[in-house]
Amino acid sequence: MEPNGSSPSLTKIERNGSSAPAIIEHKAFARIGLLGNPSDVYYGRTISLNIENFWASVRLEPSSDLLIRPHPTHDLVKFASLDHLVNRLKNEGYYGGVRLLMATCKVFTNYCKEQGIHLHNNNFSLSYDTNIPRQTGLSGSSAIVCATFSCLLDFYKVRDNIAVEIRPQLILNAEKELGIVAGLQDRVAQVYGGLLYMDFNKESMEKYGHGNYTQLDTGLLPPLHLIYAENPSDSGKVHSAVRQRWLDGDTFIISSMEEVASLALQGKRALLEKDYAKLATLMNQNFDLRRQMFGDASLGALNIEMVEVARRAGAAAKFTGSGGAVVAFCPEGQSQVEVLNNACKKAGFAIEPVRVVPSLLNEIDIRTQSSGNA
Ligand SMILES: Nc1ncnc2c1ncn2[C@@H]1O[C@H](COP(=O)(O)OP(=O)(O)O)[C@@H](O)[C@H]1O
Ligand SMILES: O=C(O)[C@H]1O[C@H](OP(=O)(O)O)[C@H](O)[C@@H](O)[C@@H]1O
Ligand SMILES: [Mg+2]
Repeated sequence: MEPNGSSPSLTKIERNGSSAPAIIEHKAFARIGLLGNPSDVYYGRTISLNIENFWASVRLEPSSDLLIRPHPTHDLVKFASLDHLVNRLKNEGYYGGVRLLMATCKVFTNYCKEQGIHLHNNNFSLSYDTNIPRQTGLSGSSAIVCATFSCLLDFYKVRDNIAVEIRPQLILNAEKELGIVAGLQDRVAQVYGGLLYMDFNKESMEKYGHGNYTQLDTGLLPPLHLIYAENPSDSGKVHSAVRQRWLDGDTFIISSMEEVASLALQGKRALLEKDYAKLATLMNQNFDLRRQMFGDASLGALNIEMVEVARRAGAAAKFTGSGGAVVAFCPEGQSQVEVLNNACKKAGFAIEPVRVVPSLLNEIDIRTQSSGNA
C-alpha cells in the first residue's frame, strides 16, 4: 500500500456495496519539535508542529481472522544473503512496524475494557505504509501508532467515547508497552494537527493524565526548513541514559530540562509577537542544551554536523526530535535560504521547505474535549 495522496485529508472510508463493511484508512503526519523538546518527557513544555512533508498511513479491512500484515520492506524477513541481513540489522535494528500495530491493538482494547466501552466482535486486518524517513526524529513510530489508533476508533465507532486529550497518552502507552522511552509531544501534534503549545506540568499530568494543549495560528510561523540524512537512530536508546539520570535526581539534568522547557514558554511569546530574531536565539539555545545533556557520542557526529552546516550558513538550527533531522530557520530571508540549500547539498543532506498540516480535529473530536484545552 502506498501512502495515499499528498493532501492532509485524514480519512478514507470505502464501501464495497450497500451492506458490506467499510475499509478504513487513516494518515498521521510527521512532526517537528520546534522548541522545548525533549522536556515533554520531563513535565516540561514544547511547541511542535505537524507537517505534510511526510506521513504514515494505516488501512483496516474487515476480515474473518484478526491479521496484522508485515510491511514488505519495513518488516523485512527475506534477504539476499547473510551480509544483507547483518547490514540491515546494523542500520535499522531488529524491529519494524508490526510490533507498533500489535501494541496499539492491546492498549486500545485494555483501555476500552477498563472504561466499560463496548467493542463489537468483528475482526479486521491491518496493514501500514510510511514515507517518514525511518528513525530520524520525525516521529515515524508514533505516526504509525496514531494512524492505527484512528482506524480502531472508527472501526469500533468509539471516537465519541475517547476524549481527544486522552488519545496521545494511549498512543504513547503503546510504545511504552514496547519499552521505548518517548514523550507526549509527538502524539499530541499528530492527534491535533497544526501548531501547538503544550504544557506538561506535573500537576496537570498527575491530576488529569494529560497536559494543556493550545492550538496556535500556523500563520505565526516564519518559513522553516527541514534537513535530514539517511542515518537511523533509535530514540529509545538515545533517551534512556538521560532519563535514568533524571530519575536519579541528577541536578544538572533536572535544571537543564527546566531551562529547555522555559524556551517553549518564551517561544510562544516570541511567535505571538512575531519576534523572529528571538525565535532564532531560542532554537539555538535548545540545541546547545541538548548537546550538553546528551553528549556528542549519543547525538552522533552526522546529526551534529547537520546543525553545524545550517549554523555556518547563518541559520538557527535544532533537532526536530531525538536526532536524524534538523529544523532550520533563516532570519535573513530568501538569500540566506539559498546559501543554506547549497551548503546542505554540498554536505549531502536533503533539505526541503516545511509544509504545516492544518488542525486535524473533526466535529466529533472537538465535542469530546473537556473545557480548558484547545
Ligand atoms: N519507518 C518505519 N517503519 C517501520 N517501523 C518503524 C519505522 N520507524 C520506526 N519504526 C518502529 O518504531 C520504533 C521506534 O522508532 P523511533 O526510534 O522512535 O523512530 P522515530 O524517530 O521515527 O519515531 C522502531 O524501533 C521501530 O519498531
Ligand atoms: O528527543 C526528542 O526531542 C523527542 O524524542 C522522541 O521523538 P522521536 O521522533 O522518536 O525522536 C520522543 O518521543 C519525544 O517525546 C522527544 O521530545
Ligand atoms: Mg519515535
